[in-house]
Amino acid sequence: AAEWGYSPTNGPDVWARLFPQAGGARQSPVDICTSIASSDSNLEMKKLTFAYESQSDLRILNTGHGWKVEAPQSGSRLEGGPLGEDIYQLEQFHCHWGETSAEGSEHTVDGRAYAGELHLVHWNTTKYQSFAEAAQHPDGLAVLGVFFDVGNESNDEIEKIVSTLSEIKFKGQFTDIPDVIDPTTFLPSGLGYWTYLGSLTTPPCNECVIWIVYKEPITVTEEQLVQFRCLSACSGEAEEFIVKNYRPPQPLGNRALRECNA
Ligand SMILES: CCCCCNS(=O)(=O)c1cc(S(N)(=O)=O)ccc1C(=O)O
Ligand SMILES: [Zn+2]
Repeated sequence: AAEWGYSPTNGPDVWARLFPQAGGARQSPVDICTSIASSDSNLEMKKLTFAYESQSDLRILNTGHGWKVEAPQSGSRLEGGPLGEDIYQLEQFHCHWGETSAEGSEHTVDGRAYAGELHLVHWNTTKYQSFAEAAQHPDGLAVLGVFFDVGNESNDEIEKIVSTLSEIKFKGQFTDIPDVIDPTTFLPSGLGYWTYLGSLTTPPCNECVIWIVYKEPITVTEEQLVQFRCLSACSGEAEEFIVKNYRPPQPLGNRALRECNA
């Protein structure tokens, strides 16, 4: 099958032809309409807690759709909040961006896009035996989304990623990040978030994700985003830069959108 991507001929508008789930009723991302977010004043949601390890020599690869850091962390735990009694474990993190900083995030807030969005992908180790199995179930995955704002201070943790991108210019290339990475440093200081039931935002678009999107963005520099856009979507000499890799918002339908002002 023709490789999916983000161009008019293989992008989000035609994914449902090849990947039926992409046309489902609980797709992601969505536009977060803040006026309909129901706050859980009755605290039916417990506090969301996370614990990550610092790791060095994590493998980063060019997937052809962006960069992805493989970070399976048996010692990590994400639990509480909308996750019920289950414990979720970090599997990988990656990012979405646009060709200019006026766009790039997948979720939007009252119609506003951010310059990019970081996703920390976790899977339900309480109920499932593997990541691939978890991705087949409605409560299999939990993804933390963090928006990028462009500012003057470069983000040191993102800089550790950026510094490896010249080694993975082409699709399929990978390398190890020498620096120690602590996923906690990717999270904003304010821990308020929105949450809803959705899907993977890339094919096969499985409807298996509990989304947790932080309200407060973190800051990256334009230069860091420029480096993301220098990755090539091809494996050979041909250069087709990955200048955008975000899916536009999908209908929320009758899904509940809840918020927690931690
Ligand atoms: C059906 C097997 C699962 C495929 C999805 N893998 S994933 O790591 O969850 C993922 C999530 C996402 S997203 N944007 O978090 O939904 C994007 C890419 C990938 C990926 O495959 O690299
Ligand atoms: Zn993503």
